[in-house]
Amino acid sequence: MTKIGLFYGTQTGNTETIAELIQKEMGGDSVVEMMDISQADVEDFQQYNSLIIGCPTWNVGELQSDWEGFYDQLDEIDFNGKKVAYFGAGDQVGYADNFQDAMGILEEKISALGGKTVGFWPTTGYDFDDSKAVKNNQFVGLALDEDNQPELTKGRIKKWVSEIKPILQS
Ligand SMILES: Cc1cc2nc3c(=O)[nH]c(=O)nc-3n(C[C@H](O)[C@H](O)[C@H](O)COP(=O)(O)O)c2cc1C
Repeated sequence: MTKIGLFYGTQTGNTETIAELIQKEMGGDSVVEMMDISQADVEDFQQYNSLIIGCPTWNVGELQSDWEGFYDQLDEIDFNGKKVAYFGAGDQVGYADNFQDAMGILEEKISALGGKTVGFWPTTGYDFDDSKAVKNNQFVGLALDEDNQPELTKGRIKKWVSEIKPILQS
């Protein structure tokens, strides 16, 4: 069974809580190893063929600061042959023009470096105006909104994990 690396960044804790829920739903720490991006280095990424990447959007359309700090180091990672699933935390009401932008920024970069995106997610059930995380009318990963729709988070994670788990483990 392929071990999966989950790399996340967080400012106020939401993305870490979400990461823990995803890890649990995936089957625990024997299946998914979790790492805060502020503590990670390039070698940490190299050991996994399957990755889950989590980032909240901050400062109106920008990466969370630890991801911002790691962004240039992504260039040193060979993502060819790696499957990558993304999730993000955002606020579709307060930042309707930049909802989940960070997830889109990371997906674009990592795809350009050879990563294969898995786990697209429908935009139905959300109300926002613009997002860098939408491609072909779908989110490039799981969009979560702890500010406005916290009650939907657990169900969304359950459904998304049921879709990505067999792909990331194959
Ligand atoms: C100053 C500020 C700027 C934000 N900018 C955005 C944004 O541009 N887009 C978005 O979707 N959410 C934005 N958010 C919402 C956060 O992404 C959201 O609260 C998220 O759950 C925080 O995750 P964290 O606790 O893991 O840091 C912003 C929040 C604050 C306070």
